Amino acid sequence: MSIATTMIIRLEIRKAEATFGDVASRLAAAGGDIVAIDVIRGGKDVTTRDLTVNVQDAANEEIISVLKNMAGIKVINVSDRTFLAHLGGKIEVTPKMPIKNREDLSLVYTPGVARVCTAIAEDPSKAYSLTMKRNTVAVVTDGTAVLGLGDIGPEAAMPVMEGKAMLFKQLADIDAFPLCLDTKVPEEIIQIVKAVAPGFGGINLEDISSPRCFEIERRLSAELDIPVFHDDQHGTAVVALAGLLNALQVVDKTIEDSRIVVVGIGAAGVSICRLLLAAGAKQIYAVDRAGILHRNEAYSNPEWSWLAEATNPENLSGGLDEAMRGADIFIGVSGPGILKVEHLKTMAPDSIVFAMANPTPEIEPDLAEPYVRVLATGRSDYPNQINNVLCFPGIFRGALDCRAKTVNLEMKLAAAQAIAAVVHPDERNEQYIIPSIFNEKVVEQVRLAVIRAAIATGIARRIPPDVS
Ligand SMILES: NC(=O)c1ccc[n+]([C@@H]2O[C@H](COP(=O)([O-])OP(=O)(O)OC[C@H]3O[C@@H](n4cnc5c(N)ncnc54)[C@H](O)[C@@H]3O)[C@@H](O)[C@H]2O)c1
Ligand SMILES: O=C(O)C[C@H](O)C(=O)O
Ligand SMILES: [Mg+2]
Repeated sequence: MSIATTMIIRLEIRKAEATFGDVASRLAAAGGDIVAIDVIRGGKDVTTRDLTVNVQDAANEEIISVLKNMAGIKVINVSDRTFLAHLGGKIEVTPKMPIKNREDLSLVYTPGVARVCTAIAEDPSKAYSLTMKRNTVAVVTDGTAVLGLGDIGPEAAMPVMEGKAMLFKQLADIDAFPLCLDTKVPEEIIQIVKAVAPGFGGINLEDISSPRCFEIERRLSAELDIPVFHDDQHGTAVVALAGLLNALQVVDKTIEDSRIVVVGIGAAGVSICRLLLAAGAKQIYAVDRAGILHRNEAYSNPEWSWLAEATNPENLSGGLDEAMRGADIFIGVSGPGILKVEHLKTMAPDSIVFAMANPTPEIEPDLAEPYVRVLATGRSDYPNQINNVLCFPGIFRGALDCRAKTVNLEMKLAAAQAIAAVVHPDERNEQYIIPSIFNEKVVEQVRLAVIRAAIATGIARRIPPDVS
């Protein structure tokens, strides 16, 4: 699918060698439509202009190479709407009240603030009522598994973490801060997060590669009294289960009787397998680069050893080809392009394919569509977007509101059922198994389900007034 984009191209035109008319006609021939021109500098010999050009996605590079090859033209900078949206970052901190005079100053700052500090020193639980703690989540990454881009480092991870913070705020009114750490040592990450935890009501771990992420989350959950939730593990698993519950209804199959292949047994894959088992799945085949996890192999990753026992009832060995034969369901959280049409042809009738790798799925949706009954990806430009954004805002809203100590299995299962239930049975079909992230019911329904499950399992420390 090609998407129209707008590019802003800053050009120097050497008047003796080229005219603006030359530029416009070459751009038009390459598929670019100039919609605005701004003169930045109008010299005698050289002019500098910003051209705003509408272009089909695929033609971006062609447009630039056409310009670069023109005599008398120098391309200074190329930007597009996506880059412009990131200029200076995407979030900021805003005071809740203005400080207009000395009286305001002495209320919010010294001396007034000192009394509030003393009150919290005497009773630290007052941090929940007198500071931003109760509504604030740290989005913590070390930049080692950013989307499907891999280990791109903490600076490069910032745009994703800022994006998560925007979603937390817009969807659940939670204030979230990106904390991108310049260490990959699990013990250091654990100690840093513990040290900053007093200012936060919850910790969202993000894009930390496996298997390090399992130990980091396990230790932090055990050692902190606020919820610690690795989004790529559990957010993904919850949303995948939600989509699957509805997809199974559409194709009239059950989770117990379905043969399910999960590929990419990293952060997301391990949690998906665990949650599907908890939801009743009996025939899961977990596939990573080493092939199908099975019981004749000793794995150094304890999660893999556990899964080798809990999945693969026939103790199959082999790779993706073997796993896919006769499969009802494929769930990919691995990397781009690993699934081929040949694999789809060997699946059982009425197959379900969730190709969830971001930003490039395991198979191009256009290629897969003719061979599968229900298709979903992690992307927003195709139907059925299975993305953890459907989960983490509501999970944290619920956990913060009931001051849950942790996010347990019951809360995750309840969240998955709540997301699935937003799609009414009458509306459910192949193209609509999962609600849109803009469906306002999602966060509220997930919140309520999570709070009720937290209360039922005894980990809520507060019952919100609207929950009976
Ligand atoms: N749609 C969503 O909501 C969502 C959520 C989380 C992750 N993801 C995507 O899932 C992917 C994995 O994320 P993660 O956080 O679990 O990363 P991760 O690094 O923890 O795990 C990735 C796993 O995939 C395996 N893998 C990679 N290429 C493979 C191949 N060719 N065959 C078999 N296994 C392969 C790796 O060995 C690794 O175990 C990424 O593309 C990410 O963007 C999507
Ligand atoms: O960030 C996303 O869009 C989903 C997920 O967290 C991912 O890492 O791909
Ligand atoms: Mg992620």
